[in-house]
Amino acid sequence: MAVVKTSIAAVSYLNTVPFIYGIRHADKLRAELLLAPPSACARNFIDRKADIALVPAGALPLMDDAEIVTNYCIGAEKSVRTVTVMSNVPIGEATVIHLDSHSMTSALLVRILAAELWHIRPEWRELTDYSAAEHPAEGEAFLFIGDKVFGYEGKFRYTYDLADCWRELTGKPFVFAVWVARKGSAPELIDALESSLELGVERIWEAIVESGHSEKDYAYGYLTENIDFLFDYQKRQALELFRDKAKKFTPRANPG
Ligand SMILES: C=C(O[C@@H]1C=C(C(=O)O)C=C[C@H]1O)C(=O)O
Repeated sequence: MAVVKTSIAAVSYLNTVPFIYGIRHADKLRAELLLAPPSACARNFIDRKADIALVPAGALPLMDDAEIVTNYCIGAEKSVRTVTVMSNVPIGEATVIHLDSHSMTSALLVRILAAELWHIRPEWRELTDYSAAEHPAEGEAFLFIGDKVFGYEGKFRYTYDLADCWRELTGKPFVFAVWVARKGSAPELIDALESSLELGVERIWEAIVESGHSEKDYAYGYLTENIDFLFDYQKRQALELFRDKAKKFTPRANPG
């Protein structure tokens, strides 16, 4: 059997554990894995350090030579849990929103929600030093993404789950990240990737065990009830709607 070699950039969060498992156990793929926060995954693809990448949907306008591949994504049909805005005032009273610098999709999503759902015009600040969230001033809100959200749960009076907010606005699921390859990549490479991701999504429990996660039931609940990996027709439509609404706002040109 022919084995395809490649380098793959993927997100270093719990939600990517099934994909990583599938790639590591694939029989037709040998991949060097570059694991990093979402904005750095986009950077690794743009800088050609990776041929394939799991990238934030919000980074797609920065990637002329990328095409979306596979039937898998990081999405949510219900609450996502790990993409939240937290504050000590109701969101309608927020005057400043700090944007997690690891995010490219949710940093755009929160701007859409501010304009179309919450009807607020806060000051936007980039959040790189997370100690700023330790003693927030009245009116300050924070976008947090990924595993760090688990550590902030219960620390603020108000938590807004952005997949819930998007569903309230549009009635649709949400797509946070998609798999991309360079346009014109070999079909054997894409086929090998597709079957490795399928393998991972079918073996979520084994993937958690192999990852060494200390709270396995908790991780399993999150990966099966919050994260939705299938990039189906409804999610493709939701992604189109997001990309259309996000056109009014520019993604950060220098991710990572
Ligand atoms: C669901 C999540 O989605 C992530 C959010 C991203 C973003 O905001 O740019 C990008 C990739 C996703 O892995 C999460 O952070 O937990």
